[in-house]
Amino acid sequence: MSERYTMETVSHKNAFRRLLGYMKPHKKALAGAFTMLIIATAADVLGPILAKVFIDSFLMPRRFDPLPLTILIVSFILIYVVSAFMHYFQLISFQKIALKIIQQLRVDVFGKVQHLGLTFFDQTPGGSLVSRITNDTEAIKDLYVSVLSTFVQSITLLIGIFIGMFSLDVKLTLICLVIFPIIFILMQVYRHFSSKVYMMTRQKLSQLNAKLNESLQGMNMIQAMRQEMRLKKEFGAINGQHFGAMMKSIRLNSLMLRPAVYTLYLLVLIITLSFFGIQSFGTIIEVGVLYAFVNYLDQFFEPINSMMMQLSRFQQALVSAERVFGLLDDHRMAPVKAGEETPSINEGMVEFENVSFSYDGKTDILKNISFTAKPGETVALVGHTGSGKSSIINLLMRFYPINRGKITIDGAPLQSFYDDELRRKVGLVLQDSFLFVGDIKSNIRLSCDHISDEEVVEAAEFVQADTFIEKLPGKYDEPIGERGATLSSGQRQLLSFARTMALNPKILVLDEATASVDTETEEAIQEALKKMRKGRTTIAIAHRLSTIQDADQILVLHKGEIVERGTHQELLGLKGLYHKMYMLQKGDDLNKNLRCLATRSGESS
Ligand SMILES: Nc1ncnc2c1ncn2[C@@H]1O[C@H](COP(=O)(O)OP(=O)(O)OP(=O)(O)O)[C@@H](O)[C@H]1O
Repeated sequence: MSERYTMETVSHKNAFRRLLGYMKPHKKALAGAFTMLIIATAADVLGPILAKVFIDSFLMPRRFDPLPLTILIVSFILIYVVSAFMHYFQLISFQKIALKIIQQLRVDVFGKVQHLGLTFFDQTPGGSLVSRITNDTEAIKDLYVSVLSTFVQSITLLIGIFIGMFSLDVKLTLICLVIFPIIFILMQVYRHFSSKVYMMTRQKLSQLNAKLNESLQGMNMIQAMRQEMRLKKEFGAINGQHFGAMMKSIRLNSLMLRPAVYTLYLLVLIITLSFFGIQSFGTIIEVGVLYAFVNYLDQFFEPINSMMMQLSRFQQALVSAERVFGLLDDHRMAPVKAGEETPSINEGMVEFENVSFSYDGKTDILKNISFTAKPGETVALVGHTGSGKSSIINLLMRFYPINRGKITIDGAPLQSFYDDELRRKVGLVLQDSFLFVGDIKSNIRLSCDHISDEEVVEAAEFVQADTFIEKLPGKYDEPIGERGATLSSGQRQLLSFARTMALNPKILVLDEATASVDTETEEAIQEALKKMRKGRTTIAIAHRLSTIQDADQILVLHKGEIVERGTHQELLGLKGLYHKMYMLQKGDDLNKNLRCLATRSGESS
């Protein structure tokens, strides 16, 4: 499986610049953390110098004057105490800043996702989004927590070490400088390969999450259709690919990090010892200087190693940042208000004028759709599956931008309405009524604080949802699990009706439920729908023609076009597609009733 969707791409440089931008609000705290880091590092560098003074001025000449020795020992202890404290506090400061930045980044990403259009979600697997919001931001956290601080610490330490080395022996230090270009090349090579490998591991992790998400979402179907083995195999395959990518990364790190740097260290150590060895033929060398130099070399390769190791994290953070900023820059936004006017919906007149639409910009799914729903009228959309009924609703709800033609409400273009006005005055009831984790009350009110408890109850009573709510142990406070899994589909439908009615919309958009519910609930649903439609302009998708016989206008769709229109009687008279569909459904209903009667008589005999 490949990531078939494409998102905006952000260059490494751009991503890095934007990551630094997130640090701006924390300038002061960062300055404090860096100061502590530099003090701690300076203390680390001073250590060997004091050791050298002890060896050359006290140990070798065997002179232990109490006062200077005490001062030296106290300084030594003091330096290490300061270093320990500073290391502790700088670490906490960096972590805190990093967590705050990541918190902000996640809020930004989540906020962005909420405003992306449905086109984006049609093309992006949910699991991959989760991966961006959690795993990728976590990888970016490392940049702030360890990468930046390690780089500053290492560079400060390197400068300090060089000053120390220069103070000991200028010639030898200059020779040692030769290794810098080698280190630089090593870093570049590592960066080049690790970037590729890391991008691959990230993609595989993303696909792993997408697969997991898909499996969890469709668990009932998977179990019902016995798909467990297939999904296990598919998951196993992606997991295997992820393992392979991770192993590549581990192999690269094992080769390029410690061993390569250690080889360099040995090389420089050999040069240094040879240098002192050759020098010892001519002059007496100071043991303290030799000790301090070797100590510095030891210390010198530690920051190099740390930087090399952080380089992989840096690379990971950059790749993750590219993915996160790619998401933040995605332009597939949900359509929003355009223009200066601020119309409101008072009458509820809906008009489609020559509307054509395509999801992919290639194939027209809707072709020249024109109709008018006068205030209070019911317009029903019927047609075979895939004929374009839901697409009409998608456009009316402004889920997708209109390609061609015009949709108006009360004479004003759909694009000119504020989201709030549209969502309050146009009530949508979908087949699959999505319920949120919370309780019955919060699912009806949907955080519209102006809806009082009484209005919540009224709405429930209006659609007759109160009958089942009153039977629940917690009544209106009864908790609801994810997606309302603890309720039946009929109960979920009634709750979503109540939710819509609580807002008292002017226009109703209904996608009639096809799920089978018991006769009692079915009656309650149909009764509720009838009441809801009264006095409201209604655009309804009808799968069962029996439920919309009283509609003012029925539009029959076929392959994205309106092929017939009229009232139920008019359409039957046409003896066209509608007539055919009606007769077929009637036959089906008759068969069902006969089967039902036969079963009942079988039971009673
Ligand atoms: N999000 C989408 N992206 C791309 N194509 C889509 C999308 N939604 C629907 N389509 C396509 O548009 C066409 C019309 O689909 P639509 O859902 O409007 O039909 P429908 O009449 O509502 O069908 P049903 O009765 O089965 O719900 C179909 O060919 C479908 O494949």
